Amino acid sequence: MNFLHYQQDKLFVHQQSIADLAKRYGTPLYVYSENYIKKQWTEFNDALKGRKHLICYAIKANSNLAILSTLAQLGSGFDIVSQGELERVLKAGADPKKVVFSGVAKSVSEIERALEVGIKCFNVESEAELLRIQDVAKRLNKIAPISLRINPDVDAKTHPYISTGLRENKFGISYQLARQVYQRATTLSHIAIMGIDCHIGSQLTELSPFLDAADRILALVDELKSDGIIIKHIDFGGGLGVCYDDEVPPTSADLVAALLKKLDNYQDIEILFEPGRSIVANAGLLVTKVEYIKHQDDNHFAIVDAGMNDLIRPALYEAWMRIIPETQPSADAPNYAYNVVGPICESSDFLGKGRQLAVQQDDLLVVCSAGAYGFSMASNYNSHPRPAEVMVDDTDHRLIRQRESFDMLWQGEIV
Ligand SMILES: Cc1ncc(COP(=O)(O)O)c(C=O)c1O
Ligand SMILES: N[C@@H](CCCC[NH3+])C(=O)O
Repeated sequence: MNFLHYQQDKLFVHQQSIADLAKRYGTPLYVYSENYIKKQWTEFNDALKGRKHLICYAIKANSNLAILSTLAQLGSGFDIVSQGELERVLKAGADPKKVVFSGVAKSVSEIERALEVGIKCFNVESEAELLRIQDVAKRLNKIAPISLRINPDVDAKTHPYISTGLRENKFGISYQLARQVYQRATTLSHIAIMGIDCHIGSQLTELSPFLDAADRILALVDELKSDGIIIKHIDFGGGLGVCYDDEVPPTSADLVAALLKKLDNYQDIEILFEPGRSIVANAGLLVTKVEYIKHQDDNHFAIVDAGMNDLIRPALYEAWMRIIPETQPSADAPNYAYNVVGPICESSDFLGKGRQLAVQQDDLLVVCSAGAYGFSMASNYNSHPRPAEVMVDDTDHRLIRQRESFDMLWQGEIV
């Protein structure tokens, strides 16, 4: 994150001081580096140069229209999991022919809309879903392009809540059953088999689970070929981890190089990825203000204005996220091991625990690596309006989402 740096003790994002941004837009505030997002996407894309490929950014990680529009302009495809996400990517100017649709519970109306706009592919997660897509496509007189999402029963070696490729997870079709479901698909009049797909989990910091999953997928591609079913694309999903603390995950170039080694004999097959976190996580920060300091017995609390409603990852997964001060303290400032907690009435409402900080009331703190699964998982719990979002580039900044007003909290409610 070299766009984030101290200048004479004050924290800057590119040329913008965090204190100035906080003064202008208030806190809590999400701040993103546009250059970093572009760089991450471009590196992933460049790693696949020379192969037919498509990077489909998983918009669940951060679905702000400004980010989607920036990526659409670079030529990105998109991985969506709901009609809401589909409408977002269309609104951002994306080409529907570059959209893949994942998710275990696609409704009839979602399938109708996706067929109407002409998406690239449905990533089908069950035989029942396949039959529903066939019915809807037949009624609309359309051919539905599909791939089956395979559950390869591979341990992603990540937090159990974000592991998706094990037999007991709800995702995908078991690799032992996949061949017969593909056979079934060949009998359906309004289904076109395009590809095969897997996504085994998120925040993966090793290559081996990706490679194990690839082995299972390629074995299936071979078996399908012998059944006369030709796979036109392989979608390896998302999942590439990032550094929050001291993890050293593979880069996108490492991942692609390792997978391409296995793909020499599959030159005609288009390669897709669905990265989310690795594109945006380290592009984002959450700026928060210390409302109060409380020392009690052995407990030291820095009570800040951002909580689990704004950033749920620490509460939900006990995720560790770096917290740094906006102003570097003097060497002799008293410091304590603070629990950095939010305003929400839940004991799980913390952003970090036991953080050695020298902070005072009204100081600003910055939670790093908050660009993925930050705002997109934010809620209005305890009736807090959701924060504003700001995009910073080399020389300037712009508001990309207004802070919610109180009126917006009860919009749609009926007395
Ligand atoms: C189907 C699918 N694709 C892609 C992603 C993006 O994953 P990540 O943000 O870990 O790259 C997810 C989320 O885990 C997902 O469920
Ligand atoms: N929301 C999760 C990742 C889940 C990805 C979606 N399958 C996180 O914050 O780490």
